[in-house]
Amino acid sequence: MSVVVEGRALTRDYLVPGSLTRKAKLIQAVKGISFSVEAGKTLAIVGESGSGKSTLARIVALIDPASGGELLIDGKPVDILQHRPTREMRSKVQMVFQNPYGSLNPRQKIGDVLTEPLALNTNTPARERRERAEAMLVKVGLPAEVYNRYPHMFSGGQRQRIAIARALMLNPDLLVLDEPVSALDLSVQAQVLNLLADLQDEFNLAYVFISHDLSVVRYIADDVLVMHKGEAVEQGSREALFSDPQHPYTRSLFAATPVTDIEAIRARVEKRAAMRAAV
Ligand SMILES: Nc1ncnc2c1ncn2[C@@H]1O[C@H](COP(=O)(O)OP(=O)(O)OP(=O)(O)O)[C@@H](O)[C@H]1O
Repeated sequence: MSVVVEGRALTRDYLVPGSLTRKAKLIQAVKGISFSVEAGKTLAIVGESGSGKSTLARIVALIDPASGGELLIDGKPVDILQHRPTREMRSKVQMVFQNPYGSLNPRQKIGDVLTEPLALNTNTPARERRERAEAMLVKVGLPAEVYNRYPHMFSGGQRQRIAIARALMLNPDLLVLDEPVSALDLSVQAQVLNLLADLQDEFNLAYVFISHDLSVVRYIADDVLVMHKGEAVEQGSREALFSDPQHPYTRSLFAATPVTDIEAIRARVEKRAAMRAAV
């Protein structure tokens, strides 16, 4: 198996400027996190609000710089400290955000949303751009005709499908998904998670999947990294973590998750495992 992304001792500090009455404050949002994700696998990053998940996600997605550490994509180091990733690196890593309402430009037709990354980053002719966009819409479960429509005409789940389609247009190796289903209804969450699982299998994608929801993590993750106050307090395989959590913080996270959610998701986990085993 090939390692798609590796983080080594990543850190990120924020300096919050002081005022006349308050001293400047250094916030260590990410404190020396290391991980790796292979092709076709999912690393879930869990932790409560403020633990540093989004900060780490934005570094890995090459959106924000790191203060220290190293990031390797497909074995090649990325300049994350000066924040000068090459165009090639950028096209290998794409991000999907939590809010499918906010992440699509309301004035842009779906076709333009999808073809834009190709127009900006490749020499693909216009006709082929359209063909590829229509094929990708079908892959994410939407009819090709939506090409000429606008985002407001779609439900939350459909918009998230469009955002996923856009993220896949440059054939990335890695998707960084920051709470991609938490704004959706439960039944729609399951559909989008199934879609992500299918796309991962089809394109052999690596996922870094940020979530505060352990039932979602149990469904999607191969490995889990638990963040608390910027640190990785526990990391390992999903099986090990769910069957025998070691750190008190992980145990307290589990205790706060409703059992019903976990039970509801267990059946889907088993179904997916059976489907994977059958391939
Ligand atoms: N731009 C910024 N400037 C200063 N501090 C920041 C900035 N962004 C994040 N922080 C701080 O860094 C810490 C980690 O925040 P982060 O958003 O990464 O956590 P999170 O686990 O993703 O939380 P949430 O789930 O609420 O998004 C918090 O203390 C936050 O206040």
